[in-house]
Amino acid sequence: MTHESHRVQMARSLGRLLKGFQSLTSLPAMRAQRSHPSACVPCRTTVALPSLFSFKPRDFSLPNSSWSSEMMRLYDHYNSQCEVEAERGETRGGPWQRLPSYNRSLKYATGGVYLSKIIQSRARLFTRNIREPGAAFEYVLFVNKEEQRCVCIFQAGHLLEGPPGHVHGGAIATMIDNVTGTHATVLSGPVMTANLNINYRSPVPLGSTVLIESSLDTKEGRKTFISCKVTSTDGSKLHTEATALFLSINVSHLLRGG
Ligand SMILES: CCCCC/C=C\C/C=C\C/C=C\C/C=C\CCCC(=O)SCCNC(=O)CCNC(=O)[C@H](O)C(C)(C)COP(=O)(O)OP(=O)(O)OC[C@H]1O[C@@H](n2cnc3c(N)ncnc32)[C@H](O)[C@@H]1OP(=O)(O)O
Repeated sequence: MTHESHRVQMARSLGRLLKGFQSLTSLPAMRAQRSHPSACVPCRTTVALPSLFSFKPRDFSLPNSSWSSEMMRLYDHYNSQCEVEAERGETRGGPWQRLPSYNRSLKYATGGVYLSKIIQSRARLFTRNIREPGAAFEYVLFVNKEEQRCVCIFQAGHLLEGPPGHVHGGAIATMIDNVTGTHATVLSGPVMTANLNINYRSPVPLGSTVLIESSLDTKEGRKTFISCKVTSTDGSKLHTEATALFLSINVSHLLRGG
């Protein structure tokens, strides 16, 4: 196979992958497979996997034993608004949608085995690359399409220390980029971060649970402007504020090496 045809095939697969990701938030019928008893963890609503996933990978956005009671309380709060009971035991969509989260982009895509060999078989998403539950980034994202905002419940583990007893600024920036980037992808399709401005207002205690909220400011052509803040879970303490600019890209941009 020529270099050019490799690139064409990779571009097609990346396109399919992104389409699948976007379909998670654009299709109405995305209820959990209730026939799956294993899905009966404390989550009432699960977004179905896109059809491009050939088998069921681990969804890191579901609760695990490391989650604090505050993390669970907030998870239940948003998750309970992901679907509501309607007549005759049927369910219909609520205002929020939980976004599933995997540690690999390409492995689970159609043709992914082939692709991951070419690109990097050991590649893992930065925020999902530590096996020990609770050690680093524990988080779940919910998106509210109507209000064009996103909320992330984030529990910062002991490996994220920066100043003694507090979370590293780079880890906070990573999560802000992650949340706003995911939000921009939901709103605008494939994007890359062009600009990220962060003001650190008060340190985040290590081990604590915080809220990361992202909202759309405006869309202008290829540009998606997003604002974000990190607060204590009761909203009384502002930890961090940020603004971000995302530019829509054609996935071939990535294959050209930017
Ligand atoms: C990313 C998708 C890939 C596929 C992955 C597959 C599945 C993923 C599924 C879901 C993903 C979900 C969540 C994502 C999670 C986390 C997000 C992480 C995101 C990142 O971690 S991503 C890495 C860091 N990111 C970079 O590595 C970017 C490097 N960079 C570039 O690749 C280029 O720089 C680019 C593409 C940004 C622009 O390049 P370009 O050639 O397309 O555009 P150009 O330069 O012509 O600018 C057009 C107009 O934007 C204005 N403009 C440009 N830059 C500006 C700036 N900085 N400030 C203010 N304005 C700016 C210009 O002034 C002009 O404005 P005007 O039109 O008004 O004149």
